Amino acid sequence: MSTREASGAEDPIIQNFAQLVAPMAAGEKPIEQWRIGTEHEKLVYKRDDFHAPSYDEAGGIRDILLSLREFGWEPIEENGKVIAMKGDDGTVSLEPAGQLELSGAPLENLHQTCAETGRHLKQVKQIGDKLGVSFIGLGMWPDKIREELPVMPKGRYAIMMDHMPKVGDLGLDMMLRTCTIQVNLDYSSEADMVQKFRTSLALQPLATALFANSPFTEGKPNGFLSYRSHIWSDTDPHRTGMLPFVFEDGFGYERWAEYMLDVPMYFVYRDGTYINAAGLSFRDFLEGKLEVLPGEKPSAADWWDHLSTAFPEVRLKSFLEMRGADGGPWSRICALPAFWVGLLYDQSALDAAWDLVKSWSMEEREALRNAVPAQALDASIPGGGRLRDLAKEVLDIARSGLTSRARLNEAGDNETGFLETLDEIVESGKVPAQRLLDRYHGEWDGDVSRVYKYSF
Ligand SMILES: Nc1ncnc2c1ncn2[C@@H]1O[C@H](COP(=O)(O)OP(=O)(O)OP(=O)(O)O)[C@@H](O)[C@H]1O
Ligand SMILES: N[C@@H](CCC(=O)O)C(=O)O
Ligand SMILES: N[C@@H](CS)C(=O)O
Repeated sequence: MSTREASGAEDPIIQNFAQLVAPMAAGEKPIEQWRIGTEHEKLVYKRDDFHAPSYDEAGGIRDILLSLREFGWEPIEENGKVIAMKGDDGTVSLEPAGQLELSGAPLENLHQTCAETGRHLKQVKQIGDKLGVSFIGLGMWPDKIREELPVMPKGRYAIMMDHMPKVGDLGLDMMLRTCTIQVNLDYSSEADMVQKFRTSLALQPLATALFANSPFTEGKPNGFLSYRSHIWSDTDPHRTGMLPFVFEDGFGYERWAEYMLDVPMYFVYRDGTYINAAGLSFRDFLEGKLEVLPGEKPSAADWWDHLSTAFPEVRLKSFLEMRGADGGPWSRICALPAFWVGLLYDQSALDAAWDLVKSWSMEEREALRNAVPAQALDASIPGGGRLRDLAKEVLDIARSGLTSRARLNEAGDNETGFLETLDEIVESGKVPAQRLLDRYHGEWDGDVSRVYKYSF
Protein backbone atom coordinates (compact mmCIF):
# COMPACT_ATOMS: atom_id res chain seq x y z
CA MET A 1 0.00 0.00 0.00
CA SER A 2 1.07 3.54 -0.56
CA THR A 3 2.84 4.78 2.55
CA ARG A 4 2.22 8.40 3.44
CA GLU A 5 5.35 10.22 4.56
CA ALA A 6 4.37 13.89 4.83
CA SER A 7 1.37 16.09 5.31
CA GLY A 8 0.02 17.59 2.09
CA ALA A 9 -0.84 20.95 3.62
CA GLU A 10 1.81 22.81 1.65
CA ASP A 11 0.54 21.46 -1.68
CA PRO A 12 -1.47 23.67 -4.03
CA ILE A 13 -5.19 23.81 -3.34
CA ILE A 14 -7.30 22.36 -6.14
CA GLN A 15 -9.08 25.20 -7.92
CA ASN A 16 -10.06 23.60 -11.20
CA PHE A 17 -10.72 20.35 -13.02
CA ALA A 18 -7.37 20.51 -14.85
CA GLN A 19 -5.62 19.94 -11.53
CA LEU A 20 -7.63 16.74 -11.06
CA VAL A 21 -6.53 15.49 -14.46
CA ALA A 22 -2.91 16.52 -13.92
CA PRO A 23 -1.58 13.38 -12.15
CA MET A 24 -2.79 11.11 -14.94
CA ALA A 25 -1.47 13.41 -17.69
CA ALA A 26 1.83 13.83 -15.84
CA GLY A 27 2.34 10.07 -16.07
CA GLU A 28 2.99 10.24 -19.83
CA LYS A 29 6.55 9.16 -20.63
CA PRO A 30 8.50 8.33 -23.78
CA ILE A 31 9.14 4.63 -24.20
CA GLU A 32 12.77 4.92 -23.03
CA GLN A 33 11.45 6.01 -19.62
CA TRP A 34 8.89 3.26 -19.17
CA ARG A 35 9.49 1.38 -15.94
CA ILE A 36 8.27 -1.74 -14.16
CA GLY A 37 7.12 -1.38 -10.54
CA THR A 38 6.27 -4.72 -8.96
CA GLU A 39 4.45 -5.15 -5.65
CA HIS A 40 4.04 -8.42 -3.78
CA GLU A 41 2.47 -9.36 -0.49
CA LYS A 42 3.32 -12.37 1.65
CA LEU A 43 1.68 -14.05 4.62
CA VAL A 44 3.83 -14.09 7.76
CA TYR A 45 3.63 -16.90 10.31
CA LYS A 46 5.53 -18.16 13.34
CA ARG A 47 7.34 -21.39 12.63
CA ASP A 48 6.48 -23.08 15.93
CA ASP A 49 2.68 -22.99 15.75
CA PHE A 50 1.89 -21.24 12.44
CA HIS A 51 0.17 -18.30 14.16
CA ALA A 52 0.14 -14.89 12.48
CA PRO A 53 2.40 -12.68 14.64
CA SER A 54 1.00 -9.49 16.10
CA TYR A 55 2.72 -6.15 15.62
CA ASP A 56 4.09 -5.98 19.17
CA GLU A 57 4.95 -9.53 20.17
CA ALA A 58 8.61 -10.56 20.41
CA GLY A 59 9.75 -11.53 16.95
CA GLY A 60 6.55 -10.03 15.56
CA ILE A 61 5.87 -7.64 12.71
CA ARG A 62 7.62 -4.60 14.24
CA ASP A 63 10.75 -6.65 14.89
CA ILE A 64 10.69 -7.96 11.33
CA LEU A 65 10.50 -4.42 9.93
CA LEU A 66 13.23 -3.09 12.21
CA SER A 67 15.48 -6.04 11.43
CA LEU A 68 15.61 -4.80 7.85
CA ARG A 69 17.91 -2.03 9.13
CA GLU A 70 20.79 -4.47 8.93
CA PHE A 71 20.31 -4.45 5.14
CA GLY A 72 20.26 -0.65 4.94
CA TRP A 73 16.51 -0.03 5.14
CA GLU A 74 15.24 2.96 7.14
CA PRO A 75 12.06 3.20 9.21
CA ILE A 76 8.97 5.19 8.26
CA GLU A 77 6.80 5.90 11.30
CA GLU A 78 3.19 6.73 11.96
CA ASN A 79 2.32 8.02 15.44
CA GLY A 80 5.72 6.94 16.72
CA LYS A 81 5.41 3.37 15.41
CA VAL A 82 7.37 1.98 12.51
CA ILE A 83 4.92 0.94 9.81
CA ALA A 84 7.23 0.62 6.80
CA MET A 85 10.88 0.62 5.74
CA LYS A 86 12.41 2.54 2.85
CA GLY A 87 15.48 1.52 0.88
CA ASP A 88 17.08 1.22 -2.55
CA ASP A 89 14.63 -1.54 -3.47
CA GLY A 90 11.55 0.57 -2.72
CA THR A 91 9.33 0.28 0.33
CA VAL A 92 8.51 -2.63 2.60
CA SER A 93 5.10 -1.98 4.08
CA LEU A 94 2.27 -3.70 5.89
CA GLU A 95 -1.16 -4.74 4.75
CA PRO A 96 -3.86 -4.66 7.46
CA ALA A 97 -3.09 -7.99 9.21
CA GLY A 98 0.66 -7.76 8.82
CA GLN A 99 0.98 -9.22 5.34
CA LEU A 100 4.44 -8.00 4.37
CA GLU A 101 4.61 -6.15 1.05
CA LEU A 102 7.51 -5.07 -1.09
CA SER A 103 6.56 -2.15 -3.33
CA GLY A 104 9.61 -2.47 -5.49
CA ALA A 105 11.45 0.37 -7.18
CA PRO A 106 10.48 1.37 -10.73
CA LEU A 107 12.96 -0.70 -12.77
CA GLU A 108 14.00 -0.90 -16.41
CA ASN A 109 13.80 -4.61 -17.06
CA LEU A 110 12.56 -7.90 -15.70
CA HIS A 111 16.03 -9.16 -14.81
CA GLN A 112 16.24 -6.28 -12.35
CA THR A 113 12.73 -6.99 -11.09
CA CYS A 114 13.45 -10.63 -10.46
CA ALA A 115 16.79 -9.83 -8.81
CA GLU A 116 15.11 -7.26 -6.57
CA THR A 117 12.53 -9.85 -5.53
CA GLY A 118 15.29 -12.37 -4.84
CA ARG A 119 17.20 -9.89 -2.67
CA HIS A 120 14.09 -9.07 -0.68
CA LEU A 121 13.14 -12.70 -0.15
CA LYS A 122 16.69 -13.53 0.92
CA GLN A 123 16.69 -10.68 3.42
CA VAL A 124 13.36 -11.58 4.99
CA LYS A 125 14.35 -15.25 5.09
CA GLN A 126 17.50 -14.38 7.04
CA ILE A 127 15.42 -12.28 9.43
CA GLY A 128 12.91 -15.10 9.68
CA ASP A 129 15.67 -17.55 10.64
CA LYS A 130 16.57 -15.29 13.57
CA LEU A 131 13.03 -14.49 14.69
CA GLY A 132 11.41 -17.86 14.04
CA VAL A 133 9.06 -16.62 11.34
CA SER A 134 8.42 -17.68 7.76
CA PHE A 135 6.79 -16.06 4.74
CA ILE A 136 4.57 -17.72 2.19
CA GLY A 137 3.12 -16.60 -1.13
CA LEU A 138 -0.54 -17.60 -1.26
CA GLY A 139 -3.63 -15.65 -2.35
CA MET A 140 -5.21 -16.07 1.06
CA TRP A 141 -4.68 -17.46 4.53
CA PRO A 142 -5.47 -21.18 4.14
CA ASP A 143 -6.59 -21.78 7.72
CA LYS A 144 -7.04 -18.69 9.90
CA ILE A 145 -10.37 -17.21 10.92
CA ARG A 146 -10.59 -13.42 10.93
CA GLU A 147 -10.50 -13.26 14.73
CA GLU A 148 -7.10 -14.98 14.82
CA LEU A 149 -5.50 -12.27 12.77
CA PRO A 150 -3.76 -9.20 14.19
CA VAL A 151 -4.48 -5.64 13.09
CA MET A 152 -1.61 -3.31 12.31
CA PRO A 153 -1.46 0.17 13.92
CA LYS A 154 -2.25 2.23 10.82
CA GLY A 155 -4.81 5.01 10.71
CA ARG A 156 -5.77 4.25 7.11
CA TYR A 157 -6.73 0.72 8.04
CA ALA A 158 -8.71 1.62 11.17
CA ILE A 159 -10.93 3.77 8.94
CA MET A 160 -11.20 1.15 6.21
CA MET A 161 -11.99 -1.66 8.67
CA ASP A 162 -14.81 0.35 10.17
CA HIS A 163 -16.23 1.14 6.72
CA MET A 164 -15.91 -2.27 5.00
CA PRO A 165 -18.83 -4.07 6.72
CA LYS A 166 -21.14 -1.23 5.65
CA VAL A 167 -20.46 -1.70 1.94
CA GLY A 168 -19.86 -5.44 1.37
CA ASP A 169 -19.69 -8.82 3.11
CA LEU A 170 -16.08 -9.74 2.38
CA GLY A 171 -14.13 -6.48 2.64
CA LEU A 172 -12.60 -7.46 5.97
CA ASP A 173 -11.41 -10.69 4.40
CA MET A 174 -9.89 -8.69 1.55
CA MET A 175 -7.99 -6.62 4.11
CA LEU A 176 -7.01 -9.27 6.62
CA ARG A 177 -6.71 -12.50 4.72
CA THR A 178 -5.50 -11.86 1.15
CA CYS A 179 -2.23 -11.34 -0.71
CA THR A 180 -1.54 -10.23 -4.26
CA ILE A 181 1.18 -9.67 -6.86
CA GLN A 182 0.74 -6.44 -8.82
CA VAL A 183 2.67 -4.58 -11.47
CA ASN A 184 2.61 -0.88 -12.36
CA LEU A 185 3.28 0.14 -15.95
CA ASP A 186 3.62 3.35 -17.96
CA TYR A 187 2.07 4.89 -21.06
CA SER A 188 3.27 7.45 -23.59
CA SER A 189 0.04 9.34 -24.30
CA GLU A 190 -3.63 9.40 -23.42
CA ALA A 191 -4.43 7.18 -26.42
CA ASP A 192 -1.74 4.71 -25.33
CA MET A 193 -3.14 4.70 -21.79
CA VAL A 194 -6.62 3.98 -23.15
CA GLN A 195 -5.48 1.06 -25.30
CA LYS A 196 -3.44 -0.39 -22.42
CA PHE A 197 -6.25 0.10 -19.92
CA ARG A 198 -8.87 -1.59 -22.13
CA THR A 199 -6.64 -4.48 -23.14
CA SER A 200 -5.41 -5.21 -19.63
CA LEU A 201 -8.86 -4.85 -18.07
CA ALA A 202 -10.38 -7.32 -20.53
CA LEU A 203 -7.52 -9.76 -19.95
CA GLN A 204 -7.27 -9.28 -16.17
CA PRO A 205 -9.44 -12.42 -15.59
CA LEU A 206 -6.79 -14.41 -17.45
CA ALA A 207 -4.14 -13.25 -14.98
CA THR A 208 -6.52 -14.12 -12.15
CA ALA A 209 -6.88 -17.63 -13.60
CA LEU A 210 -3.17 -18.26 -14.25
CA PHE A 211 -2.20 -17.07 -10.75
CA ALA A 212 -5.21 -18.54 -8.89
CA ASN A 213 -3.77 -19.63 -5.55
CA SER A 214 -6.43 -19.37 -2.85
CA PRO A 215 -8.49 -22.60 -2.76
CA PHE A 216 -8.68 -23.04 1.04
CA THR A 217 -10.63 -21.21 3.73
CA GLU A 218 -10.35 -22.13 7.40
CA GLY A 219 -8.64 -25.42 6.66
CA LYS A 220 -10.89 -26.72 3.90
CA PRO A 221 -11.39 -26.33 0.15
CA ASN A 222 -13.66 -23.34 -0.37
CA GLY A 223 -15.05 -24.29 -3.79
CA PHE A 224 -12.97 -21.63 -5.55
CA LEU A 225 -9.55 -21.54 -7.18
CA SER A 226 -9.07 -17.83 -6.53
CA TYR A 227 -11.21 -17.14 -3.49
CA ARG A 228 -9.27 -13.88 -3.24
CA SER A 229 -10.80 -12.78 -6.54
CA HIS A 230 -14.25 -13.81 -5.30
CA ILE A 231 -13.65 -11.71 -2.17
CA TRP A 232 -13.04 -8.63 -4.31
CA SER A 233 -16.46 -9.15 -5.94
CA ASP A 234 -18.14 -8.59 -2.55
CA THR A 235 -15.90 -5.89 -1.06
CA ASP A 236 -17.27 -2.52 -2.18
CA PRO A 237 -18.99 -2.07 -5.55
CA HIS A 238 -18.24 1.67 -5.61
CA ARG A 239 -14.49 1.18 -5.92
CA THR A 240 -13.95 -2.24 -7.51
CA GLY A 241 -14.76 -4.14 -10.68
CA MET A 242 -14.44 -4.16 -14.44
CA LEU A 243 -15.27 -0.47 -15.07
CA PRO A 244 -17.56 -0.53 -18.13
CA PHE A 245 -16.94 3.19 -18.79
CA VAL A 246 -13.31 2.48 -19.72
CA PHE A 247 -14.60 0.93 -22.95
CA GLU A 248 -16.97 3.78 -23.80
CA ASP A 249 -16.18 6.31 -26.49
CA GLY A 250 -14.37 9.32 -25.11
CA PHE A 251 -12.70 7.50 -22.24
CA GLY A 252 -9.54 9.27 -21.10
CA TYR A 253 -7.99 11.13 -18.18
CA GLU A 254 -11.05 13.35 -17.68
CA ARG A 255 -13.46 10.44 -17.48
CA TRP A 256 -11.10 8.76 -15.01
CA ALA A 257 -11.10 11.88 -12.86
CA GLU A 258 -14.93 11.91 -12.94
CA TYR A 259 -14.98 8.26 -11.85
CA MET A 260 -12.58 9.00 -9.01
CA LEU A 261 -14.76 11.91 -7.90
CA ASP A 262 -17.61 9.40 -7.57
CA VAL A 263 -15.54 6.94 -5.51
CA PRO A 264 -16.53 7.57 -1.89
CA MET A 265 -13.71 8.90 0.25
CA TYR A 266 -11.92 7.10 3.07
CA PHE A 267 -9.85 9.78 4.78
CA VAL A 268 -8.02 13.09 4.71
CA TYR A 269 -4.45 13.08 6.03
CA ARG A 270 -3.54 16.10 8.19
CA ASP A 271 -0.48 16.59 10.43
CA GLY A 272 0.25 12.91 10.79
CA THR A 273 -3.37 11.93 11.43
CA TYR A 274 -5.95 10.21 9.27
CA ILE A 275 -9.27 12.02 9.57
CA ASN A 276 -12.21 9.71 8.95
CA ALA A 277 -14.13 10.77 5.85
CA ALA A 278 -15.41 7.32 4.92
CA GLY A 279 -18.32 7.41 2.52
CA LEU A 280 -18.10 11.19 2.04
CA SER A 281 -17.87 12.87 -1.35
CA PHE A 282 -14.71 14.35 -2.84
CA ARG A 283 -17.01 16.60 -4.87
CA ASP A 284 -18.23 18.13 -1.60
CA PHE A 285 -14.62 18.47 -0.46
CA LEU A 286 -13.87 20.46 -3.66
CA GLU A 287 -16.58 22.90 -2.65
CA GLY A 288 -15.27 23.23 0.89
CA LYS A 289 -18.27 21.30 2.17
CA LEU A 290 -16.68 18.18 3.60
CA GLU A 291 -18.49 17.75 6.90
CA VAL A 292 -15.36 16.59 8.77
CA LEU A 293 -13.28 19.57 7.51
CA PRO A 294 -15.81 22.35 6.89
CA GLY A 295 -14.52 25.27 4.86
CA GLU A 296 -11.37 23.47 3.82
CA LYS A 297 -10.65 22.55 0.21
CA PRO A 298 -8.48 19.65 -0.97
CA SER A 299 -4.85 19.95 -1.97
CA ALA A 300 -3.15 18.07 -4.80
CA ALA A 301 -1.81 15.66 -2.15
CA ASP A 302 -5.35 14.94 -0.91
CA TRP A 303 -6.36 14.06 -4.46
CA TRP A 304 -3.32 11.82 -4.86
CA ASP A 305 -4.27 10.06 -1.62
CA HIS A 306 -7.81 9.66 -2.87
CA LEU A 307 -6.58 8.11 -6.13
CA SER A 308 -5.11 5.28 -4.02
CA THR A 309 -8.49 4.39 -2.50
CA ALA A 310 -10.03 2.81 -5.61
CA PHE A 311 -9.44 -0.90 -6.16
CA PRO A 312 -10.74 -1.86 -9.60
CA GLU A 313 -9.16 -4.76 -11.52
CA VAL A 314 -6.87 -2.21 -13.22
CA ARG A 315 -6.21 1.18 -11.63
CA LEU A 316 -4.88 4.41 -13.08
CA LYS A 317 -2.87 6.96 -11.11
CA SER A 318 0.26 8.18 -12.92
CA PHE A 319 0.70 4.63 -14.17
CA LEU A 320 -1.56 1.62 -14.66
CA GLU A 321 -1.68 -1.05 -11.95
CA MET A 322 -2.58 -4.66 -12.78
CA ARG A 323 -4.51 -5.98 -9.75
CA GLY A 324 -5.96 -9.38 -10.70
CA ALA A 325 -3.36 -11.87 -9.50
CA ASP A 326 -3.12 -13.88 -6.27
CA GLY A 327 0.09 -13.98 -4.25
CA GLY A 328 2.57 -16.71 -5.10
CA PRO A 329 6.17 -17.94 -5.04
CA TRP A 330 9.26 -16.18 -6.41
CA SER A 331 8.83 -17.58 -9.94
CA ARG A 332 5.35 -16.11 -10.26
CA ILE A 333 6.39 -12.79 -8.72
CA CYS A 334 8.72 -12.53 -11.73
CA ALA A 335 6.15 -13.97 -14.14
CA LEU A 336 3.38 -11.46 -13.43
CA PRO A 337 5.35 -8.40 -14.60
CA ALA A 338 6.74 -10.46 -17.49
CA PHE A 339 3.22 -11.29 -18.64
CA TRP A 340 2.02 -7.68 -18.62
CA VAL A 341 5.26 -6.12 -19.89
CA GLY A 342 5.21 -8.55 -22.81
CA LEU A 343 1.63 -7.61 -23.65
CA LEU A 344 1.70 -3.87 -23.00
CA TYR A 345 5.24 -2.60 -23.65
CA ASP A 346 5.49 -3.59 -27.32
CA GLN A 347 3.07 -1.98 -29.77
CA SER A 348 2.64 -5.04 -32.02
CA ALA A 349 1.94 -7.23 -29.01
CA LEU A 350 -0.50 -4.68 -27.60
CA ASP A 351 -2.33 -4.48 -30.94
CA ALA A 352 -2.49 -8.27 -31.17
CA ALA A 353 -3.79 -8.59 -27.59
CA TRP A 354 -6.37 -5.87 -28.20
CA ASP A 355 -7.50 -7.66 -31.38
CA LEU A 356 -8.30 -10.73 -29.27
CA VAL A 357 -10.63 -8.89 -26.90
CA LYS A 358 -11.92 -5.82 -28.70
CA SER A 359 -15.18 -7.43 -29.82
CA TRP A 360 -16.14 -8.54 -26.29
CA SER A 361 -19.24 -6.89 -24.85
CA MET A 362 -19.48 -5.51 -21.34
CA GLU A 363 -21.69 -8.48 -20.35
CA GLU A 364 -19.12 -10.91 -21.74
CA ARG A 365 -16.24 -9.29 -19.86
CA GLU A 366 -18.27 -9.31 -16.64
CA ALA A 367 -19.29 -12.95 -17.16
CA LEU A 368 -15.67 -13.99 -17.61
CA ARG A 369 -14.55 -12.05 -14.55
CA ASN A 370 -17.31 -13.67 -12.50
CA ALA A 371 -16.58 -17.20 -13.76
CA VAL A 372 -12.84 -17.14 -13.20
CA PRO A 373 -12.64 -17.31 -9.38
CA ALA A 374 -14.25 -20.78 -9.41
CA GLN A 375 -13.36 -22.04 -12.87
CA ALA A 376 -10.02 -20.41 -13.73
CA LEU A 377 -8.87 -21.67 -17.15
CA ASP A 378 -12.07 -23.70 -17.60
CA ALA A 379 -14.19 -20.56 -17.80
CA SER A 380 -15.98 -20.02 -21.12
CA ILE A 381 -14.77 -17.14 -23.23
CA PRO A 382 -16.79 -14.88 -25.49
CA GLY A 383 -17.31 -16.42 -28.92
CA GLY A 384 -17.01 -19.99 -27.60
CA GLY A 385 -14.17 -22.06 -26.21
CA ARG A 386 -12.37 -22.00 -22.87
CA LEU A 387 -10.02 -19.52 -21.29
CA ARG A 388 -7.24 -22.13 -21.49
CA ASP A 389 -7.33 -21.86 -25.32
CA LEU A 390 -6.97 -18.11 -25.16
CA ALA A 391 -4.22 -18.41 -22.53
CA LYS A 392 -1.85 -20.07 -24.96
CA GLU A 393 -2.45 -17.42 -27.60
CA VAL A 394 -1.98 -14.59 -25.11
CA LEU A 395 1.23 -16.10 -23.74
CA ASP A 396 2.56 -16.35 -27.30
CA ILE A 397 1.82 -12.66 -27.77
CA ALA A 398 3.50 -11.78 -24.46
CA ARG A 399 6.55 -13.78 -25.54
CA SER A 400 6.72 -11.99 -28.88
CA GLY A 401 6.45 -8.66 -27.03
CA LEU A 402 9.34 -9.56 -24.76
CA THR A 403 11.36 -10.79 -27.73
CA SER A 404 11.05 -7.49 -29.53
CA ARG A 405 12.06 -5.66 -26.36
CA ALA A 406 15.23 -7.78 -26.41
CA ARG A 407 15.90 -6.64 -29.97
CA LEU A 408 15.59 -2.99 -28.93
CA ASN A 409 17.81 -3.50 -25.93
CA GLU A 410 21.51 -2.95 -26.63
CA ALA A 411 22.48 -5.92 -24.50
CA GLY A 412 19.93 -8.07 -26.34
CA ASP A 413 18.68 -9.36 -22.98
CA ASN A 414 15.99 -11.92 -23.37
CA GLU A 415 13.26 -11.74 -20.75
CA THR A 416 11.07 -14.52 -22.15
CA GLY A 417 12.33 -17.06 -19.60
CA PHE A 418 10.22 -15.39 -16.92
CA LEU A 419 7.10 -16.65 -18.71
CA GLU A 420 8.10 -20.31 -18.46
CA THR A 421 6.24 -20.94 -15.23
CA LEU A 422 3.05 -19.73 -16.93
CA ASP A 423 3.69 -21.93 -19.98
CA GLU A 424 3.89 -24.90 -17.64
CA ILE A 425 0.58 -23.96 -16.03
CA VAL A 426 -1.15 -23.80 -19.41
CA GLU A 427 0.51 -26.97 -20.70
CA SER A 428 -0.29 -28.95 -17.57
CA GLY A 429 -3.83 -27.60 -17.62
CA LYS A 430 -3.67 -26.96 -13.87
CA VAL A 431 -3.52 -23.59 -12.20
CA PRO A 432 -1.61 -23.36 -8.89
CA ALA A 433 -4.76 -23.77 -6.78
CA GLN A 434 -5.60 -27.02 -8.56
CA ARG A 435 -2.14 -28.35 -7.76
CA LEU A 436 -2.66 -27.46 -4.09
CA LEU A 437 -6.04 -29.20 -4.11
CA ASP A 438 -4.49 -32.33 -5.65
CA ARG A 439 -2.01 -32.44 -2.77
CA TYR A 440 -4.70 -31.78 -0.19
CA HIS A 441 -6.76 -34.71 -1.46
CA GLY A 442 -3.62 -36.84 -1.91
CA GLU A 443 -0.38 -36.75 0.01
CA TRP A 444 -1.53 -34.17 2.61
CA ASP A 445 -4.43 -36.40 3.59
CA GLY A 446 -6.70 -33.43 4.22
CA ASP A 447 -4.21 -31.50 6.35
CA VAL A 448 -4.03 -27.93 5.03
CA SER A 449 -1.16 -27.01 7.37
CA ARG A 450 1.11 -29.02 5.08
CA VAL A 451 1.01 -26.03 2.73
CA TYR A 452 3.38 -24.20 5.06
CA LYS A 453 6.28 -26.23 3.78
CA TYR A 454 6.10 -24.08 0.63
CA SER A 455 7.36 -20.99 2.44
CA PHE A 456 9.96 -18.83 0.69
N1 LIG B 1 6.69 5.32 -13.53
C1 LIG B 1 6.45 4.16 -12.95
N2 LIG B 1 6.34 3.06 -13.70
C2 LIG B 1 6.07 1.88 -13.14
N3 LIG B 1 5.90 1.69 -11.83
C3 LIG B 1 6.01 2.76 -11.04
C4 LIG B 1 6.29 4.04 -11.55
N4 LIG B 1 6.34 4.90 -10.51
C5 LIG B 1 6.08 4.17 -9.39
N5 LIG B 1 5.88 2.88 -9.70
C6 LIG B 1 5.60 1.76 -8.80
O1 LIG B 1 4.36 1.87 -8.19
C7 LIG B 1 4.37 1.16 -6.96
C8 LIG B 1 3.65 2.00 -5.92
O2 LIG B 1 3.39 1.19 -4.84
P1 LIG B 1 2.70 1.67 -3.53
O3 LIG B 1 2.58 0.48 -2.67
O4 LIG B 1 3.44 2.83 -2.99
O5 LIG B 1 1.30 2.26 -3.95
P2 LIG B 1 -0.12 1.69 -4.22
O6 LIG B 1 -0.12 1.10 -5.58
O7 LIG B 1 -1.03 2.83 -3.95
O8 LIG B 1 -0.42 0.56 -3.16
P3 LIG B 1 -1.51 -0.61 -3.25
O9 LIG B 1 -1.35 -1.24 -4.61
O10 LIG B 1 -1.07 -1.54 -2.17
O11 LIG B 1 -2.85 0.01 -3.02
C9 LIG B 1 5.81 0.88 -6.63
O12 LIG B 1 6.11 -0.48 -6.82
C10 LIG B 1 6.58 1.72 -7.66
O13 LIG B 1 7.76 1.13 -8.11
N1 LIG C 1 -4.36 -7.87 -0.27
C1 LIG C 1 -5.24 -7.28 -1.24
C2 LIG C 1 -4.99 -5.83 -1.38
C3 LIG C 1 -3.92 -5.38 -2.28
C4 LIG C 1 -3.92 -3.90 -2.58
O1 LIG C 1 -4.96 -3.28 -2.72
O2 LIG C 1 -2.83 -3.44 -2.79
C5 LIG C 1 -5.23 -8.11 -2.49
O3 LIG C 1 -4.82 -9.24 -2.41
O4 LIG C 1 -5.66 -7.73 -3.55
N1 LIG D 1 -3.97 -2.74 -0.29
C1 LIG D 1 -5.05 -1.79 -0.10
C2 LIG D 1 -6.28 -2.49 0.40
S1 LIG D 1 -6.13 -3.10 2.04
C3 LIG D 1 -4.63 -0.65 0.74
O1 LIG D 1 -3.59 -0.69 1.33
O2 LIG D 1 -5.37 0.29 0.84
